[in-house]
Amino acid sequence: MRRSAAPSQLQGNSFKKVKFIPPGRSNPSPDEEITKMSPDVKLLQVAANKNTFLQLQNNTQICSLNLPTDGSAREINHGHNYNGKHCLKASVMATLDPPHTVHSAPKEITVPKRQEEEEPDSLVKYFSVVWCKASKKKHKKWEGDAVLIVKGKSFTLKDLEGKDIGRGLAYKFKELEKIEEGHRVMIGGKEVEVMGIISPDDFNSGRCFQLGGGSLAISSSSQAAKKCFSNPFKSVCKPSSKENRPNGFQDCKPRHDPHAQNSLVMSRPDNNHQWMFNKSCSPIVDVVIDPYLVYHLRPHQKEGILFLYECVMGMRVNGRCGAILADEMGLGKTLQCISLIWTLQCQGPYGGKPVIKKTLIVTPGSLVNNWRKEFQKWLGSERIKVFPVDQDHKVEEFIKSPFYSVLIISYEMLLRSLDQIKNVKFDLLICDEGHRLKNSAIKTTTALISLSCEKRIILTGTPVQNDLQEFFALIDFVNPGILGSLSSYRKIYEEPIILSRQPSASEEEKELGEKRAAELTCLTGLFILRRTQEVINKYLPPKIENVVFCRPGALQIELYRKLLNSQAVRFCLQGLLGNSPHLICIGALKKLCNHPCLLFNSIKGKECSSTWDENEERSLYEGLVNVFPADYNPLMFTEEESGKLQVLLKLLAVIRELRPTEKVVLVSNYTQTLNILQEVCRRHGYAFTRLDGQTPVSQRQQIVDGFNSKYSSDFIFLLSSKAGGVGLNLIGGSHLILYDIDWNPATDIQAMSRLWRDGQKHPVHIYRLLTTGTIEEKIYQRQISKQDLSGAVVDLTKTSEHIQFSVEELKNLFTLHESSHCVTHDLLDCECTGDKDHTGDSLEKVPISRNCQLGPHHQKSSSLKPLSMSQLKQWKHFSGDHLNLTDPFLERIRENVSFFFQNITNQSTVI
Ligand SMILES: Nc1ncnc2c1ncn2[C@@H]1O[C@H](COP(=O)(O)OP(=O)(O)OP(=O)(O)O)[C@@H](O)[C@H]1O
Ligand SMILES: [Mg+2]
Repeated sequence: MRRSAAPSQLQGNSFKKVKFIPPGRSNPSPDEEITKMSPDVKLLQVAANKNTFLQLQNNTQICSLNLPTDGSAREINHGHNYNGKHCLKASVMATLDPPHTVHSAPKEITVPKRQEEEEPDSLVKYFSVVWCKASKKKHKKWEGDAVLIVKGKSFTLKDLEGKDIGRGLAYKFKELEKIEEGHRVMIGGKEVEVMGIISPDDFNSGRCFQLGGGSLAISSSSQAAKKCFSNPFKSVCKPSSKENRPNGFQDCKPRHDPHAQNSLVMSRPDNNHQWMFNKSCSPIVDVVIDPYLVYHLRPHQKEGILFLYECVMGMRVNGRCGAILADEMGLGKTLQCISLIWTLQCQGPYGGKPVIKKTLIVTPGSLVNNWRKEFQKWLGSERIKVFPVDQDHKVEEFIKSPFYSVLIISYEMLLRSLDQIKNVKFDLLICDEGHRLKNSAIKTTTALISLSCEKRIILTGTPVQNDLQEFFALIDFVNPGILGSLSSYRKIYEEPIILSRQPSASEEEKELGEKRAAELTCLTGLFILRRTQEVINKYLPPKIENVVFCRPGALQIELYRKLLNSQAVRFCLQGLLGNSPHLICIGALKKLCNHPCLLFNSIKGKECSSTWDENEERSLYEGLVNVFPADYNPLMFTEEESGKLQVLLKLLAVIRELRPTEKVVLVSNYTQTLNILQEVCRRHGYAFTRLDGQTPVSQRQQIVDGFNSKYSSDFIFLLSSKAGGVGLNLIGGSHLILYDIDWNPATDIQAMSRLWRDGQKHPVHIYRLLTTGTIEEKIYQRQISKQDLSGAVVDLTKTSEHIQFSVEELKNLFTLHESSHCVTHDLLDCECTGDKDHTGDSLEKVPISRNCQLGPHHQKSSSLKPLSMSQLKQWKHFSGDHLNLTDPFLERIRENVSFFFQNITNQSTVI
């Protein structure tokens, strides 16, 4: 029989099929001593076998399937051990078994007429097989690899995409017991030859299927290894022996001293890597990070650079050069990338030859200049020439000039200049805020995929594992094909994982789902790194967060009542109208909370309209205008009309008085509200600057720089949270006031992270203003209590339109609690009356964070996840009437405040 047709046999059949080797590990080369592991490697191997990979990853440790070679991953004397770098799995070891015996007579196994023999339920066996259609031909052609599952008397045959391609029932139980390597059996019209036994663990984890898609990850290096099996001595480089060194490399020295104190030295390539990439047998030279940079790097950044280096060099997953750096916001992903670019542009492990020439950085428009500035900040203007594309600097200029090595471009501009960019050979591609590539159908993703660059890095501040399809898109972008095709990924990972999470899942389904999730995490964890903000907390000043419940003004209350009695709201509560009228009602209530004049403008705007939709809106506003004074002029609004505005003004005044040199970032989700706040600044003579959706991208960095500068006279930065808050550094401000609330906690978290980040010199005060008893409190409660928003935590695109409300929930939303000081506190089931400082005593331990959300404990990282109700209870809280407020800022605003919550992080940090 001809065996060469089966995919697993394509590379010759002198040996029986080599068992599956996950990416990152290739066949051992002859001189590689796989049995000699260092003790810590062994420890990690045990850990990995117990599926503790998730925890390892969470502890900011990095896992690699590569075996250490002498001198690999050395970080000399910088004082931070790079623990957990090597994670090995026992199953990873390739084994070469003796040639199998081919049995000549396949036995047809047929459906039994009587099932007399008892079958033990527990007996499930798994085999790797090759199959073909049954025929009497002498020279058969195997059609594919498959997995045979024998359970009791039944057989299932699955292809390597996980699809069932055959089923059958055994004739005799004894036949099953006899099945072993080399046997041939007939199943449902297919002839099957057993190639080997698969362990239950390999089946459950899905590893046995990876021969198809996943094997791509090892193919190149296995081929390299195979070459050396055929003639092990011919191609072995001995870089250390003088005669092997090509001329010109004799004096190859590292660019920086690897033995100097605090030096940061990259991993040396192992033998496989050398076989693949050091064809000219150049001497191995240490790649050492520029000490100028190392001096500034935080420990987690050193680890991050090492991780990125290993990824893009193809050292973590052989032949794969992609990485996802998903550190939380503010951890300095930019600096880590800059260090990598600078290193690879000047150095390389083979003869010191630089690894890259040109780098492409794609980033949101508002951050193009931030990247330029960060290059300048860390490397000055002489070392690297970067070319940020803007209106005055076109891609053509970059292409013509040999001068520049780094092109920084926005996603929008990339699409416009794709044809030109395709003509440039980029060696490294970095996609900042790259979670937008989670949709493989969008133009940006297809454009970037079309670039031939192999070394790809995605930077994102948000976890990437919430949605398994989006996860696939990101993984497939950085390391194309590593998870196989989308259809096989669905069968092997997505379906079992999702099934296992259904309440109705059987124990077996749960176990399978969990194992597949663990395997997926292990595989992808090799090139995804995420650290939480805790790693930099110690470098940051204290953060004082306050939730401030502001009493609504008399006009607000009257209008609110009237709105709730409107026909439109009544219809919503009866579930009568299908055209999402609740969104219009919610919008009107939110406007009213910000300021009644916003509602007035909407009423006036709709008075003369006639379309059906607007009629609906008109029914909401009916009779409202009569509540306003007859001569009401929205341009002449007063501050007393809005409870929050009164609090805001007092807050600004006290900040000015007590901290005259400090600045405020004032955030709203609405441009119209920003207009009001801007007018207030003008009235009170507060110098301000503003960034919203209308601000041209080219001006954004200038505005940010102006505000951050110590010479700036601006007191207030008016920021639209949805218009490009992502990635900005606003460390010039130390007070953040969130004037209104969004359904999506991620929006607020993003805004908060702009100030409390590296470089901040002052304690950061955050004030979230909510109107007591109104819809704002309800939105806040929903933010902190609803599990179903967990997806929204990381997805800034989720808005209220994506939220489904039951009639019950709408009833709750459309209720005004006039007599409560704080409905949120009432819900906490706290015994205190709010008349003195109170902190809930039943301290519930916050679970230790696990970054991976594929496992059964679906959790978010601890530092940036939205607060839960029980956590809020641990915050200090007190009513506005409380006598001794120690916080001078709160003391000054309490007249208009019914309740406070306060939490201080890093109280003891001395800066
Ligand atoms: N080692 C360091 N020492 C001092 N400042 C640093 C260091 N690393 C980074 N920073 C500064 O911290 C700020 C945040 O860094 P950066 O913008 O790279 O964060 P990020 O991880 O990209 O966050 P985001 O997800 O919000 O974009 C920048 O001003 C940067 O210059
Ligand atoms: Mg960033």
